[in-house]
Parts: sequence; C-alpha cells; structure tokens
Amino acid sequence: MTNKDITNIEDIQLMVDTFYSNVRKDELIGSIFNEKIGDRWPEHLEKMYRFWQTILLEEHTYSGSPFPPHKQLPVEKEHFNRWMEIFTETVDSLFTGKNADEAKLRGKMMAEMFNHKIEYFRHEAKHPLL
Ligand code: HEM
Repeated sequence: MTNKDITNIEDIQLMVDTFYSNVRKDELIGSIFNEKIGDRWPEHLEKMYRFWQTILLEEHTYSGSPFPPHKQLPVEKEHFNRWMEIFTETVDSLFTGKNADEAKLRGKMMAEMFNHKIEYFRHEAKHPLL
C-alpha cells in the first residue's frame, strides 16, 4: 500500500493524534505522559500540532522551548528509544514521502538531543564543576 505524504494541517493532526493515542497505551512511557499531562491533553495536542506544523509545513505557529518541560522527567535512553519506535511506526503506518522522512529524522534528532541534555544535567548535578 502506498500512503500519501504529510502535506497539510489535517495530516499533521492525524499524525499527532495517532501518535499520542499509541503513546498513551504504551506500558513503558504511557504513564509518564498521562501523569504529567493529566486533564491537559487537548492543550498538549494543540501545541504539538503547532510544533510539527512549524517543522514540516514551515507555517510558523509554534513559538516555545521544546526542551525545558522534559528536563525533570523520569526518562532515560530506553524511554527515548521507545518514543522513537512508536513515532516511526505511526508515521510509517500513515504516510510515505519527503515530509514523512523529515518527520522521522527530526524526531530522532530531537530524541537524541533531549537524551544527551538530560544525561548532561544529571551528571552535572552529581559532579558540579564548582
Ligand atoms: C520519552 C520521551 C518523551 C516524554 C516522556 C515526553 C513528555 C512530554 C510531556 C509530559 C510534555 C508536556 C509537559 C507539560 O505540558 O506539562 C511534553 C511536551 C513537549 N514535548 Fe515531549 N516527551 C518526550 C519526547 C519528546 C520528543 C523526542 C520531542 C520532539 C520531537 C518532544 C517534543 C515536545 C514538545 C514540542 C513539547 C511542548 C513544549 C512546550 O511546552 O512548548 N517530546 N513532552
């Protein structure tokens, strides 16, 4: 089956809704999201539509700092690996093309960057330079 590429805001909404519906059911990372977000899922999804719309469609509706909300979360490499696995599976199940590839690449780069930053801050907290 050949899927279409991600080309408009409806595609972004489908990708984000499907991804978080899969995430919320996941045994390893579902509860981390559910506990932190609680009854604020509509706002979180809205924000994530804008985030991916900005990256993939170059319609600049997101202005924020993606990293800070992750700094204190109980996550490490295995959680980011699972995030990537679910994200890749979700995108592949719905879309094929240049923007679908870009989504997976950007997701992977950010998951790796978040993980490195979190490891760095944890190490720094245990072994401060000053
Ligand atoms: C296991 C990995 C991850 C977990 C557990 C996680 C969890 C969360 C949670 C709980 C929030 C909401 C914070 C709040 O509103 O209280 C959030 C926000 C967000 N996450 Fe993640 N996340 C993960 C990975 C990622 C990755 C890889 C990306 C990038 C592709 C990402 C992008 C974002 C963005 C853009 C926001 C909104 C930031 C803002 O407030 O402007 N997350 N994440």
